[in-house]
Formats: sequence, structure tokens, C-alpha cells
Amino acid sequence: MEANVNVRDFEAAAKAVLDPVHFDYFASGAQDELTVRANEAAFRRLALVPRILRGHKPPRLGRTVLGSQASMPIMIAPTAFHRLAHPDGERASVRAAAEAGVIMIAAMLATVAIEDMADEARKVAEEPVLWFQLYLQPDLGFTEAIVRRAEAAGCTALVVTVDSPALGRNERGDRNDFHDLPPGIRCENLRESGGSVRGVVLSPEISWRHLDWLRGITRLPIVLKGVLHPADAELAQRRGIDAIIVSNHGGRQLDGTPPAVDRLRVIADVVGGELPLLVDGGIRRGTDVVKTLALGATAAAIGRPVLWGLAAGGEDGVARVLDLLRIELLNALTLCGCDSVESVPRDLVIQGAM
Ligand SMILES: Cc1cc2nc3c(=O)[nH]c(=O)nc-3n(C[C@H](O)[C@H](O)[C@H](O)COP(=O)(O)O)c2cc1C
Ligand SMILES: CCCCC(=O)C(=O)O
Repeated sequence: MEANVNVRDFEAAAKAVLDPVHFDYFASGAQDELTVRANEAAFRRLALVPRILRGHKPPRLGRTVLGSQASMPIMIAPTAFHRLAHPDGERASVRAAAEAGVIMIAAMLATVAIEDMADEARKVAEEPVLWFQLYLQPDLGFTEAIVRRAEAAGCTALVVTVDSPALGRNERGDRNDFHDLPPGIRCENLRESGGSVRGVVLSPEISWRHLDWLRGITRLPIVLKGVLHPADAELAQRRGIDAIIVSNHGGRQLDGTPPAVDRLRVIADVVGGELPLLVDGGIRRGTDVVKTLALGATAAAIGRPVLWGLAAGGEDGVARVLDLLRIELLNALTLCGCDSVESVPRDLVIQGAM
């Protein structure tokens, strides 16, 4: 594990150990995977212009996100099926997150139950922060029951994924005939309905009315995940949504959507300062995180890097991925002349290809 000195090394290590069908599930995106590649490429078109001789102490990385204290502005994006990466699955990832003081968004389609994830996190941290990601189901009774489970488990925010009125068309999955989980691995949050992914309904009929309904049944902060249009960000703000995650689902839903970090800038221009903005998609380096902070993000989330760490080394692998990103972020902020994550100026980032 120590031989892996950056997130990219973990990708290679994961590829070496994973069943190729499962590696493809993690790596792939929709159709031509234009957006998968665009997410990463966008960071290469943003350049950092550091300030000099600022005479400050080593930067402070701590950040409060929706009232939750995090050790750094890097969060774990919700990704399904961690037990495909490692037998310990989400138990391992949540322990690594809690130990690192990192906010983890547990996926509704996790292969470890949310109650077990929360128990696991509390073994290693006094106040671990777990948020719960939800696909709103047309069956509101089912949706409410799962919200109650997340609340009872101690989750402190609900992340509603809104970029999925249908499942994106994943051609690698089709070629591999990967459409269900192997025997022995289930969606443990769906066990009342059999635990099969096929039980999940992604419906185009989900609308703002469902968000109003959700607002009415829970006091947890509600975060919308998958916002790309500034008009939707404004609607979210007017509807009393607590934060948004600017995201194209890691390029797995609509292929041809623009890079998330480019939309962050556009959305920050409209609701920045009024609505906390999170972002995910293609973040692989501490410098990428600095770029998102300069463009107005409160925090940035990582999806695939966690799965690569998990595949390569279970809990230790995820811990190492988080640690590497922390070291990179600290180094990048120092080199930029910033003394904290709160003081990353907008003019640190310019358009500039490299
Ligand atoms: C294998 C995999 C599974 C995912 N599962 C979910 C999910 O269940 N719910 C969800 O809202 N997003 C899901 N996502 C999207 C992530 O939350 C996130 O938006 C994306 O991975 C960020 O891009 P990155 O992987 O480049 O960091 C998944 C992504 C991957 C790669
Ligand atoms: C049925 C949804 C699959 C999980 C998901 O969101 C993804 O793989 O991107």
C-alpha cells in the first residue's frame, strides 16, 4: 500500500486485483464516457496562480459543512455496492472515513445496512458524520421508512440524488452482462423488499412536489445531488433546500453533460454565498480540491478513488487514499499562500490549459 503514492496508483492497484467486470462497473460511465473523461480533463484546464511571501502558519484544513465538523473539505461521495470492491465493503470505508474525520455519504444501495455502518463508525470515532443518499421512490411509504432508518441510525443529512429520472445507459455493463449483484451480496437497506437492485425504481415522475413532501416529513437538512443548471440551483434555494452537490454523477447518467467543476463556477455566480455548494466528479488531486474551493465550493467529494482504495487494501486502502489527498491538499494550499480552506481567493484560479 505504501508503494501507492497517489490516487492514480490506487486505480492501477485496484485494476490488478478486481474482477474485470467489477472494475468496469466502478470505472465506467454512460455511453461514450465523454463526461467521465471531461470531468478530469476540466481540472487540467484550470491553472493555479499562487501568492507569495504571505508569512502564515501551516494551513488549517478543518471545515464545517451543514453544521457538521469535518477534518478537511473532502467528503466521500455515495457509491453503491462496496462489497464488490472488498469483502468488508462499507464497513471498511466508513471506518476509514470516521477515523479520518471525513464526512461520508452512505449510499442507499450500500451492501452494508446503514445501522451497521453507523455502529462501525462509532467504534472508531466519537462523533462520526454520516449522511444518507436517497433515490426518492414513487412508493412514498417505502421512502419514508428508509428515511426513518437513516434518521434512527444518526445520519445528519439526506442527500437526494436528482440526476436519475432513469438509469444511464452503461455499455460496459451491457457487454459484461452485469445487471445484478453476485450471490451473497445484497442491498442491505432494501432487505425488506428482498435486497435486489432491481427493486429500485428510478422514475421520471419524481418532481419538486416529492421534495416538498420530503421537507414535510423530516427535519434533517436536505441536499440535492446532481444539479448542473443554475436555474435549478435557484429553484432549490427558493424551495428551502439546504445545500446542493454540483455533479454529473461521475459521467454515469447523461453522457455529454459538462464537467462538474465548470458548472460549479456558473452556479456559484448565481447562488454562491447563499446556498452551500459541494461538487464531485474527477477530483484526483489536492490541487483539484483547491480549484473547487477557489470556485466557491464548501467541499469536494470523491467517488471512484474511495473504491480504488477499498479494492486495493480494504480499510487501510481507503485510509491511505484519504491521507494522500490530505497531504496533497495541505501542500497545495501552502504553495498557494493560503492559511486555511476558508481563505482561498477566487483569483487563485484562471483558465489555462496544461
Ligand atoms: C461505482 C459507482 C457507484 C455510484 N453509485 C451512486 C449511488 O448509488 N448514488 C449516487 O447518488 N451516486 C452514485 N455514484 C456517483 C457518485 O456519487 C459521484 O457523483 C461520482 O462518483 C463522482 O465522480 P468521481 O467518481 O469521478 O469522483 C456512483 C459512482 C460510481 C463510480
Ligand atoms: C441503480 C443505480 C446504480 C447505482 C448508481 O448510481 C451508479 O452506479 O452510478
